[in-house]
Amino acid sequence: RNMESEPDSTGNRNGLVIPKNHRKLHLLKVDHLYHLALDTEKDDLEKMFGDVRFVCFGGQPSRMEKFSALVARELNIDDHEMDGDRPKNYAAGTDRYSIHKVGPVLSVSHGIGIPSLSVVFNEIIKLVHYAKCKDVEFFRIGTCGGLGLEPGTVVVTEKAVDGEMNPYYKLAVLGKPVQRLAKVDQTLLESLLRCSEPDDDFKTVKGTTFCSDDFYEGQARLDGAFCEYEEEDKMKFLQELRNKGVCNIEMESLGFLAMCHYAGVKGAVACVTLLDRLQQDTLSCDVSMLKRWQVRPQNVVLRHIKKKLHITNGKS
Ligand SMILES: O=P(O)(O)O[C@@H]1C[C@H](O)[C@@H](CO)O1
Ligand SMILES: O=c1cc[nH]c(=O)[nH]1
Repeated sequence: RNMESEPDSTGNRNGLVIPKNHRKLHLLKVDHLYHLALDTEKDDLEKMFGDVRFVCFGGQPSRMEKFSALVARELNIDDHEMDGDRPKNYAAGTDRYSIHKVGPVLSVSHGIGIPSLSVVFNEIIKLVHYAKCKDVEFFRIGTCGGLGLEPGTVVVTEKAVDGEMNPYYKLAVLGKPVQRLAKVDQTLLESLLRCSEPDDDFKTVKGTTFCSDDFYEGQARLDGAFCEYEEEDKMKFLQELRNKGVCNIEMESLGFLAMCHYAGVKGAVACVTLLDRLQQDTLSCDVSMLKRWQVRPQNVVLRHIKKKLHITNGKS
């Protein structure tokens, strides 16, 4: 694991991902990607993952497993590793996260919220580094609440803000706050927007994403276990957000985009709105609706991937 040369000003070199902490990492005899149950000694990460070009994250393991099956169909790849009749989960040694791989596409679950995302993000950055992946792009493909949008709309994040409307991810390091700007990669954003098609039965829009550390009070819901405000306070707040350009509300975009920018990796976030928060708070588990809608941002990202791979109708 010797370094050949110093990283350039973006932190990376020749399309390879060089973690900001590469010097200390390369002093380790073995690097344990603990929450993925992978390590640099027992696993030949370059052989396993060296051809990865796209890393797609989403909250639920089951959704990300289904996404990898969709990737296989759309990219016409049938030689990926299976575990019985299911795509192999490379993180099966732990039940924290899941990783599936189909050709150049890695499909990773991140759980709920930035703290959960941050752990798997650190380990995936190290994984793509050790695997010597080149020119990787990262995507978060998720769900969200919308503001004044027809439910089922796909929102591509143009700007992400925290629960106080700050455009940076804040982390306490050695007891002191560190701020990392959530800068959106404009080329990836524009490319995803160009992937909407006239025949789509849903709209794809861009906008500001409000990224909360909570699903209930942090998102101005009235249906949590705790709530010390009234309906009119909630509506006033959500209208204020809307007036400031907020289109959707979820829980990871800010950390995801900030960590991509800090790592020098191109990243974008596309989420489908499951409800209009100006109309309702409560989500029911209407599985058929969820199944239909959650595929929408997946398809938008897959169209981008196919364009990058010069694939038409599953053939390159
Ligand atoms: O990617 P998903 O759909 O899991 O993301 C949203 C944001 C939170 O993680 C979660 C809340 O239900 O859904
Ligand atoms: O309203 C919603 C829906 C999905 N995810 C969220 O964080 N909020």
